Amino acid sequence: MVGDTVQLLERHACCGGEVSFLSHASRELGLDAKVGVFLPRQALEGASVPTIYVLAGLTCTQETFLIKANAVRYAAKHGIALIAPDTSPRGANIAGEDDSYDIGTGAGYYVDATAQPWSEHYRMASYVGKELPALMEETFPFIPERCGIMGHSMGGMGALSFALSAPDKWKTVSAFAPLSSPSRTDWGEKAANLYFGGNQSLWQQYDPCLLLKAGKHHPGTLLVDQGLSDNFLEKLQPNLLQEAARSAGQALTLRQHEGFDHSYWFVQSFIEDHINHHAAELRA
Ligand SMILES: N[C@@H](CCC(=O)N[C@@H](CS)C(=O)NCC(=O)O)C(=O)O
Repeated sequence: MVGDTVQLLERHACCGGEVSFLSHASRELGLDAKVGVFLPRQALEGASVPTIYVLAGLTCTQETFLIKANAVRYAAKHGIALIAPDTSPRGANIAGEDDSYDIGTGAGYYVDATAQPWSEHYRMASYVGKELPALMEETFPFIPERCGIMGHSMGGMGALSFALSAPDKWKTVSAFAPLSSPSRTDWGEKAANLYFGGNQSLWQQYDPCLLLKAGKHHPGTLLVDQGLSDNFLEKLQPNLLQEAARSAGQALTLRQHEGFDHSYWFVQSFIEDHINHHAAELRA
């Protein structure tokens, strides 16, 4: 399965299947990229399986979600593979790239940058949306028609954005503490100032609330969990997502939880429900 185009960095037996970390030369990013993959037992035995892409948030890597979300055991139970991309290109050598947690390395926002010097490498929308699924599907026995996507924080925004933009590809979607409307936050303004050369209107292609307003629709239900003790709540703005979904007639299950913060302790408390939400459709 893994050969010339994809190099194996690590492999670990886990929950009846295996977790591996891989490296490959990315055409879209123009750099080597790393990705974490959980293959359930069924895939190791040669069966074709559904997949869920898991997108992490600011400062995270291809390891974070797989290590901290406790998702693997539930994916194993349902015979579903997990694919965990990195959160940005690494080593683009752009001045300031490593200076702050919310821009550059670890902060790709799952968008395609349009402004120099970012536009050459910061192409996470095309990478996660197109290049990576094609590569994964030619490398592993994955069923291309049975893909779901979920994410946390910046990755929750990415999951909603990908699924609303390409519902034919992403059959199921869920998010933990997603950044609901980046165009209305200082995080999004800062990212657009650099990645889009200040053209804030380019958020229309990615901002989940703006996509809903523009008529994008997902045939499934968006499952979203949010902790009410989340220190980023003012930026995440689940109320805006709720309003946008209601106005657009988009099915949304938004669950808000007293006492939970932004961390993976929150994510792992509800991950089973999310995997079940995806499995119900992907295994049908
Ligand atoms: N001040 C934090 C902000 C970043 C943050 O909270 N990132 C979230 C996603 S937006 C996260 O999951 N961090 C990694 C972790 O909790 O392991 C830091 O620099 O680590």
